[in-house]
Amino acid sequence: MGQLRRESRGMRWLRWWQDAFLSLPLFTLVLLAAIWGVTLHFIDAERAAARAAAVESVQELIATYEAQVARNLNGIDQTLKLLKYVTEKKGPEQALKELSQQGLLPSGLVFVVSLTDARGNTIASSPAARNIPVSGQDYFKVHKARNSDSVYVAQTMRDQSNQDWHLHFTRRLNDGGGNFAGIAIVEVDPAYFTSGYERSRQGELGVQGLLGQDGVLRVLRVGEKISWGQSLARAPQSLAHLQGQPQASPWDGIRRYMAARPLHGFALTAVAGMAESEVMASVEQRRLNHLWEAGVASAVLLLAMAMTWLWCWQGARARRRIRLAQETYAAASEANMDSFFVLRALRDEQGAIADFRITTANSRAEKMTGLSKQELQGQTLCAWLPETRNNGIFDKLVRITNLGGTHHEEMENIMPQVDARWLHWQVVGVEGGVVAIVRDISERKATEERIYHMAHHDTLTGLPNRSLIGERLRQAIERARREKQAVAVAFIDLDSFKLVNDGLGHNAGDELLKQVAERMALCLRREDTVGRFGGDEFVLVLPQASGEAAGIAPLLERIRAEVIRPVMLEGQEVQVSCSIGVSMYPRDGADPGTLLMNADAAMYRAKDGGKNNYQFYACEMNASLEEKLALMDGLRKAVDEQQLRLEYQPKLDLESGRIFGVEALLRWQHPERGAIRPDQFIPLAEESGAIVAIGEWVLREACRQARAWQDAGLPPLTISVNVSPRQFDDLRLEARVAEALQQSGLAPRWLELEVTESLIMRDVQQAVAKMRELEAMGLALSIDDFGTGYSSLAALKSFPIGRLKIDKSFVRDLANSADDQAIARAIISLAHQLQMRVIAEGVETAQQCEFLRANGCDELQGYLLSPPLAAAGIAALLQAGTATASIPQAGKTPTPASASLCV
Ligand SMILES: Nc1nc2c(ncn2[C@@H]2O[C@H](COP(=O)(O)O[C@H]3[C@@H](O)[C@H](n4cnc5c(=O)[nH]c(N)nc54)O[C@@H]3COP(=O)(O)O)[C@@H](O)[C@H]2O)c(=O)[nH]1
Repeated sequence: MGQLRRESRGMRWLRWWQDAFLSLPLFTLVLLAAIWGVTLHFIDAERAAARAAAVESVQELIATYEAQVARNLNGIDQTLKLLKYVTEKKGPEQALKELSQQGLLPSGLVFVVSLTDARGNTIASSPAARNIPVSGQDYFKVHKARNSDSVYVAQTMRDQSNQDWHLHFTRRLNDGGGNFAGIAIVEVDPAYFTSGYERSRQGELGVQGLLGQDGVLRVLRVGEKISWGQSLARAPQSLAHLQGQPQASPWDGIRRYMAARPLHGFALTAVAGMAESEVMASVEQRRLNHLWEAGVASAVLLLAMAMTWLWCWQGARARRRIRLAQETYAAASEANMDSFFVLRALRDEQGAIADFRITTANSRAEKMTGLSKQELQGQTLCAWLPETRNNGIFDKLVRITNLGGTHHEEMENIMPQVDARWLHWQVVGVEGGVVAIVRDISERKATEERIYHMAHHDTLTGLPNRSLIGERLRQAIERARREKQAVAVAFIDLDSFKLVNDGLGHNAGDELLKQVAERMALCLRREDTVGRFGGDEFVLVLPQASGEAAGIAPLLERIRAEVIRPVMLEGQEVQVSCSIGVSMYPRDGADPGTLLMNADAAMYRAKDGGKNNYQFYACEMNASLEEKLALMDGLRKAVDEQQLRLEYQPKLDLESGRIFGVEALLRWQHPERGAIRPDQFIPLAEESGAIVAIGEWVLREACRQARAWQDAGLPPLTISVNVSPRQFDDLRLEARVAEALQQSGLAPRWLELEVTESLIMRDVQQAVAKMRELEAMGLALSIDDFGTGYSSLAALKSFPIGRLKIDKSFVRDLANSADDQAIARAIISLAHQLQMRVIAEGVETAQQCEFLRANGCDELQGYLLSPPLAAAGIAALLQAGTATASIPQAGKTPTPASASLCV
């Protein structure tokens, strides 16, 4: 394994170095070195050639100059020799004359020829000049001291005879005995020896001149400037050694190629030279050109290299990334929870991708497919998973293979060969195919679905919740709008659900909701929705409804019938009805909010209409909402503005035939609307909380009236006052009752409070505690509307109650309904077992009265005896002596004034 790793690392380095982006700079460096090597070499060669040419030129120069000067010097020497010969023969005066006559003297324009005697006096000269003694001059002294037959070349000097500078060439003259007789002198302008200076060859800084053996320059021409007399440190002989090497000239410091040649017979050396700067000027220029060309070539090369390098580097980086990705994928795939497939594209003859072959797969892929790696390798995709041709996977793989890049998506799996319900697959384009990473996301999807379901469904019933109802309704409206259809929205509220919840507990309430939900769901079509809107409220969304009430009525009836069907809860049979309000798209609203609001308003109308029915929305219903608000507002002022009054309905003891009490019933005389029924305004007062103040007023008024009747000498009556739930919950109820009694002076035993069965069942323990407190004050308590709630026998036993009132709904059909008869009998029996008295309300007929009396009912109340009357009416009734009465004949309806009672 370690070996493998080392090899792969080695291979990686090799690949690294093979990468063009690394070798390219090296190659560029080599090229640059070559360019500069060649350029510098070329420059060096040119320089060397130029130097050699310069040396050669200087040699040519010196050769030419030497020949020229030698010629000039020989001519001068010839003249000196001739002068010497003729003078020694004929004397100095005659010699010059003769030579001049024979034209053997050089031109007087350039040369001055003169002869001196042994004392240094000039005897003759040509051209003629004044006698200037030269005995003090070096050249005279040299000749006088030494008998030599050689030419002496003196330093360049100025004669006293004229101001011009001359170079003096001299020879010794002897007399016949060989004694010193004087000297012959030829004077020459020093410029004469540099007239051969060629500017075209030697430039402005070239050199020509004659150097004496004494190291003093006799003449020196640099360009156009001629000078002399400079003393050189170097001896003339050594100059020859310097040939070929440019040296700084001692007279001006300029570096020159120099050459020197000794002039035989004369103590002189010819000197010639060329300035290095001038000789090498063209070479320098070419050097600069070469350097510039090499620089430009290098810059172009570097630029090209940089661009190519960048391109290669990016390519290499991309390749490395892909390689790394492949390696990472391959390495990670085994440890990964994802399935991993490498697919190679198979192309047809036209080059189009016909299929993919699996070349690699990991262990996870084995698990997901149930095939081993060996079985997977070699499979072709379309043969193995033919569905990929139709579900778009194949096309996507082709696209990624051809265009590169990546693609990922989640899909519900329909391929039986792959063991997962939901898949996430990701493909990455690689050379010649794709790498596919497939993950089983079934669990995550299930969780998501669960979360979605929880967010959109009611946990208790499993029905769509408020948000999903809204969404379904929105979709139904959208579809109906397109298809010119209608949508019905039904708002369903269970009647008396609170009683079940409070009476039998929340578990029973929950069970009831579940059963009702199931039943409603069974009534619907597939496309319908039933959802729980909250509490005991349900909503139906019924798409493609005809828009006619008649079309939907059978379904609503079915729902109503299903809801009212008894349910077994906590071992008891419980029955609830429902009130349904229906609104219709597009007639009653164009959006979910409006339709739901209007269905809700219709549902309230159904409740108001006695519950257990359905109502279709009508626009007045919203008006009644406004009316409701107006009534609530009016109620707040009703007590202060004395719009309330009480009526009293007598209660009869069937055994004695005596009116033993009255029920105080509230009336509201609205200043504009006239009389408003209690069942219209009591619920509003309850809802708004105004019932507490109103109830207190009723208590005071009822107590005051009862006491007033007693004070008027009438037989004392028990006065019953209805107590609503909010009043009952009022912490000051006992205090208010006590105040009413105390203010009126009524003894507590003449006051009875009627509480409904449902009120007690909300919280039995608390209700019983409160009732006990009231009982302790000496009051009587009775249960109103008995039979409509769900009091258990056990609970009833604990109630400090003296009287049960059979609800008028059971009395209404007593003559015909066996059920109602059974209920009435059961209530009477139950009450008696609990030592309670029973009163039936709403008794209107003699038959009802007869039945009740026959079945042991103790008391009755109803129109048969008397409708509710004003206080005066009760007084009149009592005064008229109808405190006892007899049962009227069946079939006759009594009037209040002439009620003949069934006692
Ligand atoms: N909390 C309070 N509730 C009150 C008060 N005053 C009345 N009410 C409640 O209002 C409801 C309606 O009352 P009302 O319209 O006055 O109806 C009462 C009777 O008029 C009616 N009744 C009496 N006899 C008959 C009959 O033979 N037939 C028939 N159809 N109706 C009849 O019954 C109502 C009395 O019912 P109940 O209270 O259940 O005894 C009503 O629920 C009142 O309780 C108040 O001051 N406070």
